[in-house]
Amino acid sequence: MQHSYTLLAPAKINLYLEIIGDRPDGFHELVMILQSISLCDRLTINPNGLEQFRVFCQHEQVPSDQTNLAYKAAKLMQLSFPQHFANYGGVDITIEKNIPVAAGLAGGSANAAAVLVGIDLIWKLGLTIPELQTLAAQLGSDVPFCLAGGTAIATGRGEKLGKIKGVDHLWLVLAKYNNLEVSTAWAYQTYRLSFHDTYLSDRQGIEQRTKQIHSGPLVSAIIHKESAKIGELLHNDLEKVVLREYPNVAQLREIMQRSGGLGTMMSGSGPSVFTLCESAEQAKQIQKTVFQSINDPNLGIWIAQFINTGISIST
Ligand SMILES: C[C@](O)(CO)[C@H](O)COP(=O)(O)OP(=O)(O)OC[C@H]1O[C@@H](n2ccc(N)nc2=O)[C@H](O)[C@@H]1O
Ligand SMILES: Nc1ncnc2c1ncn2[C@@H]1O[C@H](COP(=O)(O)OP(=O)(O)OP(=O)(O)O)[C@@H](O)[C@H]1O
Repeated sequence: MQHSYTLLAPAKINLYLEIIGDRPDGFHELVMILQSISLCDRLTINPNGLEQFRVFCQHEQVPSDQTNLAYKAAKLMQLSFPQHFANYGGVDITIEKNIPVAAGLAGGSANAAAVLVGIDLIWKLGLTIPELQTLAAQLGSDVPFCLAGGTAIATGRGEKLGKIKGVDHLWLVLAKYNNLEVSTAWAYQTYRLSFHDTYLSDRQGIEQRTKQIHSGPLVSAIIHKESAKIGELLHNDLEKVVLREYPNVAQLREIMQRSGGLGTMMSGSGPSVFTLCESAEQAKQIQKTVFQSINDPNLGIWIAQFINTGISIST
């Protein structure tokens, strides 16, 4: 009798996102600081005794077919370990979606990371963290971080990770218009077209460019647990294109910023916006103020906490 596993897959926010330049593979060279938060999807992975993978998800914006990132993760495992697939068979993946979709919170990436972990366990592969990370990077730039979780500096496409000792006392209010999605590819392409001349020149060489990257003070504030400074130093280059294109997201950001808290920023390619808070009480107060200021049934607001784990097994 094979076990089934229930896994928790946390969302991430970007405390820092700087676009350094474009890359020969069409992606962008980044410096990011990524943070896991307590808003989690829950995935149950069940051996199905079939020669196929199936995805079940009730959320109307999430496909259940081969385009689901969780399905792609399972397929990658089949291709990488065909003998184990032959021995153990496929799995059913049931996704309880709590992370807002297409929000810049890496929901799909977190699901893919959870499937890698679940199949590794069910097929008794015993993969090492570096082996899992290599597979994760083939699925998307955010997937390696989703696997590791916590707080990390991410470079390259976002797949090269350096863990840092993060803070675990911060809370956040997260808001998103449920009727609005932003394509990550669109955000990067538009940034490239609009701001190409601000990139640090590739000709300077990687060493020179690294000296000009500005994330240092925020890393230091995180390491020294300086909450106020963390709030002040939040940064996201993609705000320049997303807020310009979506005035209601810019307005939401403005209202959240004025409602108090340590600092406000858009996460990833948006359109979700978060405000960092010292406590759950402060987060609840800000949530209330934002709801009162924006009377729109499409506005979703969540409260979450910083956490220091990636994919974990639910007990
Ligand atoms: C916006 C962020 O979520 C911030 O953490 C990530 O940078 C995007 O991560 P992701 O969604 O896992 O990204 P991928 O699935 O790898 O790529 C989606 C699209 O974003 C663009 N992309 C992504 C990462 C990167 N470093 N440069 C890019 O230009 C590419 O056009 C790509 O087609
Ligand atoms: N398992 C999944 N969960 C959510 N969306 C998925 C999943 N698989 C495929 N998708 C599709 O991917 C698109 C992006 O969804 P996702 O929630 O991962 O975006 P995101 O949070 O902006 O990601 P990122 O922050 O990594 O750019 C959605 O439009 C959705 O239809």
